[in-house]
Amino acid sequence: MGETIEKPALETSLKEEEANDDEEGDESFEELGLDPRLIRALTKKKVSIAKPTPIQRVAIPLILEGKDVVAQAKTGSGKTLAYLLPLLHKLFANFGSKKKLAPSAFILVPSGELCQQVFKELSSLIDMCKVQLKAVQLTSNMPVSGMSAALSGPPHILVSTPACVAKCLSAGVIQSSSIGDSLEILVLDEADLLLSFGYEDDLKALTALLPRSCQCLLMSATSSADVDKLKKLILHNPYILTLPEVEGVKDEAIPKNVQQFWVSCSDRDKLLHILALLKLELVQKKVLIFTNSIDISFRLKLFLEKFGIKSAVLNAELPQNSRLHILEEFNAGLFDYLIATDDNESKEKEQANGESLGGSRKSKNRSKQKVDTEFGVVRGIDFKNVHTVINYNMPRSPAGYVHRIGRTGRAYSTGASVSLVSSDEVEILEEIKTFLGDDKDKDSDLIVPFPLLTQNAVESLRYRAEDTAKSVTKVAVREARAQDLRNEILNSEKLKAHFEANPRDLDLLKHDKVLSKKPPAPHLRDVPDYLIDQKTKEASKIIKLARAAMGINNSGRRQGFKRKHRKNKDPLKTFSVEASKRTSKGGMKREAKESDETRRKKKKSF
Ligand SMILES: Nc1ncnc2c1ncn2[C@@H]1O[C@H](COP(=O)(O)OP(=O)(O)OP(=O)(O)O)[C@@H](O)[C@H]1O
Repeated sequence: MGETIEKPALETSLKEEEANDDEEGDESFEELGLDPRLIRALTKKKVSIAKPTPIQRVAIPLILEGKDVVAQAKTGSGKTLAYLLPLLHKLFANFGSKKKLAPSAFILVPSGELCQQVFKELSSLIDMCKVQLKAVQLTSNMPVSGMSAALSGPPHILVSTPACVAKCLSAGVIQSSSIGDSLEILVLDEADLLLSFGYEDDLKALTALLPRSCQCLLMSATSSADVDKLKKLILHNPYILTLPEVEGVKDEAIPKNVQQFWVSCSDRDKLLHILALLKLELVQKKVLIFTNSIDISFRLKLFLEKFGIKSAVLNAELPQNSRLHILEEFNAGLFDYLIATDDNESKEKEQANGESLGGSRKSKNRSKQKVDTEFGVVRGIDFKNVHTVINYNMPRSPAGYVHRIGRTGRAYSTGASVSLVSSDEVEILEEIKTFLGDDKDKDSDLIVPFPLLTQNAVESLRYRAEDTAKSVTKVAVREARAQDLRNEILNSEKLKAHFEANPRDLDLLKHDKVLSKKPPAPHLRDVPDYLIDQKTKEASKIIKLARAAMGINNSGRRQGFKRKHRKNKDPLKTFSVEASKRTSKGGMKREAKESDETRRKKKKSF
């Protein structure tokens, strides 16, 4: 174990972080040594950003010093700015210093959606700083000619996926040798997903071209064997900034300001239960609902429509423009309910089952209708103001749960999750609880039964729900899914042209259009008062009052006053840091850990 010249710098960072946690309000981006133009840009953002989050406080100085960093911090903790700010600072400083043949920085993410999100954040910072830095985003579905045009120059920063970089290399759009000469910083964002998205070979090929001097940053919300593999593959002697989860405090994986509930119900009763939750207004909007297959999403959408509840469906078979537009509309508060099918597993399963486009196995064009392999609804997408996440189906893994629930409680907001758990899903619920650190011997349940939904309330809707569910047949689902896809393919072209000219015109195409042919029957649209018991009425009132108290208007947007938030309710503040520095050879290991006492102090403030 040897001390090195780098250790004092790390200790300083940690001390600052501890001090800042004790005296809220003192820490600043200036103290981190960032370019003043970037700090000004942060204050000019729609929601002004004044203070760094814990992960930013620790990661930014290390990245500015040129260190390789692995940052594992919970969802919504501000990891994107933790790497974008120092990356831009460094490129500003070196601007124009040397003529290059390839970009100086690559930011690689697993999905087209993330590409777009990171690119938007990056471009807005560059614009606000008024610097002549050029960034481009590329995804694999672009033609080679388009890639070539985008990379001419070349731009300073490329935001892309590993597969797309591989495509650029094999098409000769980027020369292997120019990467060796030009690349200064490589960022792998959502690193835990990159390998499971099948990018391992692409990343290995890229690694072989990296110059020794290239600084590598790896960002992730969960730790996994895949992250470890990537660390070994790409990083030299990195600083590892981790969640306390790694030290056995796993509940920190979900931000503390998210209340987690579950409801026990049979698979058959899931439609009934979700109807009760939404129709009786027992959960706060906006609501993001996860299912495990595209057909289930459409069945749910059609079912809810019959009761006058409009929703949009987001899934991997939609064209990318549509998906991006749905996300933008939802984030802008144009509709309250979004039903998403989230993970790769369901894509693979559906492809194997020939389920694409309404499940038509006969279609000759099936291979063309493959879902987009660069699609990722959950990981890393910054959904705005989602108050409730509902698991209509349970995710297949604890990591999937963490990522789903992480779509609420982002930045300075509170949130809730409700998981509908059938008898088949009890096992995964138990696995998730164990993963999160639930101690069966102590009374410390992190996921508790949802108290606002009574059996009476559910039963009051049973007859209507069951009757209506029968009318949502497999044929109806297949037709709706095919119709939605046709609409969205048409929209996609219109969207592309229109939004190039009018980027802010989100109202043009609403994605929560009704798909069923008949309008909802009046007796289903409005639940008669006599059906709702007193307890449910009170519960619904509480939810509405809470919504009003939080300053959220009917469109799901916050009113224009600054909420005072409690520090302990803030996921951006609950990051704890352990940093260790390891060398791959030589056995040298340096560690700077938060002391137990410091952690206890932090815990007290919750
Ligand atoms: N210092 C800050 N102060 C306030 N808000 C911030 C700050 N940094 C980032 N945010 C906001 O917090 C939200 C979440 O940030 P970000 O998307 O980077 O989270 P993340 O850690 O990457 O989450 P995930 O693991 O889910 O991708 C964003 O809306 C971002 O604008």
